Amino acid sequence: MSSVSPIQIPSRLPLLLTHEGVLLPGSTMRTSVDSARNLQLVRSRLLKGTSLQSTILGVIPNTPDPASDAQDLPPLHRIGTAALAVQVVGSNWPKPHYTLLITGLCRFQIVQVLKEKPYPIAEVEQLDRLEEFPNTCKMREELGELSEQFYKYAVQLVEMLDMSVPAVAKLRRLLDSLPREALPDILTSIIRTSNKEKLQILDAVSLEERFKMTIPLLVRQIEGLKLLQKTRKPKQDDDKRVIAIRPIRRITHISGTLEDEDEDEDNDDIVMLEKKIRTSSMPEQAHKVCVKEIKRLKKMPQSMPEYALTRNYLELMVELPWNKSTTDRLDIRAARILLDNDHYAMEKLKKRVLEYLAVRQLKNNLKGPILCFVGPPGVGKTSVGRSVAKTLGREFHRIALGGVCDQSDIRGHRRTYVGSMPGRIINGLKTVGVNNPVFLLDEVDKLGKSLQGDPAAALLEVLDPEQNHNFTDHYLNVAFDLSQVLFIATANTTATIPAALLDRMEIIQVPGYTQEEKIEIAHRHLIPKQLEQHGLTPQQIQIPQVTTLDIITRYTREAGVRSLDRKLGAICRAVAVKVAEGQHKEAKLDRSDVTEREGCREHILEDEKPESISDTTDLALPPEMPILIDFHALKDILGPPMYEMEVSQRLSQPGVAIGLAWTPLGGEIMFVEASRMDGEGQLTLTGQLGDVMKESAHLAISWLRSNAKKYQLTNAFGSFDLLDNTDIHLHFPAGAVTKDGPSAGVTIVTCLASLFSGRLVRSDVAMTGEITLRGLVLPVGGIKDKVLAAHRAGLKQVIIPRRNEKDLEGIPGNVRQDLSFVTASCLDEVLNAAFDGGFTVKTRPGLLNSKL
Ligand SMILES: Nc1ncnc2c1ncn2[C@@H]1O[C@H](COP(=O)(O)OP(=O)(O)OP(=O)(O)O)[C@@H](O)[C@H]1O
Repeated sequence: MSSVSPIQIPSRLPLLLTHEGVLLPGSTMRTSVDSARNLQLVRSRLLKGTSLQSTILGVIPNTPDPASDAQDLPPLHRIGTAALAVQVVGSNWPKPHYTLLITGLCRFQIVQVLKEKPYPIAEVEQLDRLEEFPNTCKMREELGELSEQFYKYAVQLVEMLDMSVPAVAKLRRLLDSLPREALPDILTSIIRTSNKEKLQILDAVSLEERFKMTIPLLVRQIEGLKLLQKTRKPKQDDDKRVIAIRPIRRITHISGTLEDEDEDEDNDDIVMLEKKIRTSSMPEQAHKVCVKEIKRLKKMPQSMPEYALTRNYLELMVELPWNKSTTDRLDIRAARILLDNDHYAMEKLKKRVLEYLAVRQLKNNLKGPILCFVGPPGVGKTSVGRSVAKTLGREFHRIALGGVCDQSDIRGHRRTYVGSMPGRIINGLKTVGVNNPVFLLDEVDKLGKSLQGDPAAALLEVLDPEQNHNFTDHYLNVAFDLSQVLFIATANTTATIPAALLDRMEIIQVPGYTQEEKIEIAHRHLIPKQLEQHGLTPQQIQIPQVTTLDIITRYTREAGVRSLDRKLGAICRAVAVKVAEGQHKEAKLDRSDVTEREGCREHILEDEKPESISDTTDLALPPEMPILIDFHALKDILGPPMYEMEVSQRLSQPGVAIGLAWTPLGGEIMFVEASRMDGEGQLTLTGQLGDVMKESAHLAISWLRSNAKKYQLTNAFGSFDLLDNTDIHLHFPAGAVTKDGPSAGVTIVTCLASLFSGRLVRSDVAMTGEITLRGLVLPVGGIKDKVLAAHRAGLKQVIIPRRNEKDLEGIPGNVRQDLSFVTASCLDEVLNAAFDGGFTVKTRPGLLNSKL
């Protein structure tokens, strides 16, 4: 407790803007933080560092409250208190906020605000310093009198105050030892004074002024207490405590400076809380805990930091849906219709979901496997999860797990931690308000791990039907029954899902869409949804299917429909502006085009309803004329196409071939480029390749070297030893993306065969397959996604390993019609198919060109 500060504060301080209460040096205050600026400050300065004590804050009082979240910084009180945060307690109820316990160190004044966002930082000047204490004799004398007078009142008042209040007891103990100049601030915060009075004391930079201003406050308090002691006679010893606490409040009430309402409201809230606990249907164990906690709460002074913590806890406990659930309405026929209405294609997924629901209906329990939808982004995994909830009549809640690497994200923090909160599962239950929602655990493949424990292990307990009826969140510290919750997971790949979790889930693959499917999805679902979101009607905008195809092929390159949806959104926004402006014209948005068509428009208008035309603008058309989105309009709105058919261009030189790759985002075509130069037989590989891919490159070169004579392949010096005085460089473009896996083997061989033969690889062929040193072609995964990628890129032929032939069955009919497939079991067959007129010199030409 010292207001005249021997400490040196930094010259720059982050500012905490408060609008209630005034923190004075040497005192402690509880303040609630909920504005965006203050929340940012707490998160980045107090919760990130190792110790709270290492950050000094500048607390600025009297900031207008609502404006504190506005864009511009509100006018700031010039003088503030440098402070340390002693405790931070977080809560999400009724909105995210923190309660800080802060201790004032010394006054400072703002010299200039250096930064306003995300929270203000100011250059400051420290005001309270020991050396400030008067050093002229006269002043010391004057102050000596003042300080004696002040001290006399201070002793008298402290004697009268209630000793059961910890701050009073401490003050009485330390009164003699505290520096005299620190007392005005400390006493002003202990006695009940208004914020205005506290602010005046804070602004009183000179010590003399402070003594002068505090004395009347002490006298007022002493008089009030005397008056009260006369009017109220304590009956028993016990009552003394109550009375001793109350006089301060009563008297200040008489003097009109204090508001009792806050505390009364708090007391009302506690009564309400107690009532809610009594009437809540929580299990016995939870009820017992609540009763115990509310008893503690009632005894706690509100200034104790634990008060807020306990109250938040109890509020969460009564809010949780311990016994509240929705009634399932499971009608398989209705479910089928709903799934079909909401989603085009995805037959396999819909079938499996219906089976799952049917079994649940018959068995009437939830102890089945957890479904996990695995597929590229934007193929509708989340949206199917939402439909499942809709068919069951259940609440839906999505829990994003991407990047979660702390198990307390799932299971909550213990309440003893600073800023403790419940985990995402309990928070989700509070949000939906029922105990049987559908929880979509999004992106289980992106769970991380850290020193704070493994979140996957916590999820195991959540998902295990044998354990989850007793799930204990660390914050709640009592069991919550999760057995009624229906969990569905989604992921982009199974490769990174922790094995134990994978074991508990049934994986349903959701592959990417073909162009035709995307067009259907766009016209049946995405466009109507976007129109509705933008307040447009089908009469106002017309997007023909050719335009949709243009968006798909020239503005997006994806397995799902997320980008397509975004582009459609951009188009609708542009049209909404035009409609709102009343400038209906055919989507060619440039004026010259409109003028060109003017004659034709006049003609239409004469035949129709001339009165509906605006006379004021030559651009006006009848309102019912839809805005047509053709390719020109597309360019106006979305800019020039992002993807042009570059394939044939890139294959215009020997040493380039197209491979097919599988990524968690779906299939992709991948160019492989090779060049040779004089050297010493070195092989350089670039493009962020993994070990397996590097080995494929070595295998390919060895195979070609051993077969160079057979194919008449020579280096620049005419030697069949291809690496003789020659270096080779192989590059896999998109150099920033890491690539691995054996399936590029056939592409590397083809690319090098092209380089050394000087022949061009066919520009409409893509291939995939693992190779062996003996020239065999082995099967690979992801065939369906790879074939769809080749189709998207407009290629005509796909070479796959023969043993993958069975995978072609899952390919949609129209894609099979557009593509021809070559199934190869050895590299001879691959090369024959990849080069026009075949490649083999001494063997039979390729034979397996089968159109499926
Ligand atoms: N087959 C479909 N029929 C109708 N709409 C679809 C279909 N597939 C996707 N969509 C729509 O595409 C959008 C993106 O889908 P969603 O968010 O469900 O993808 P996701 O697979 O969950 O992606 P992510 O893995 O990135 O979360 C949604 O608006 C969804 O309704």
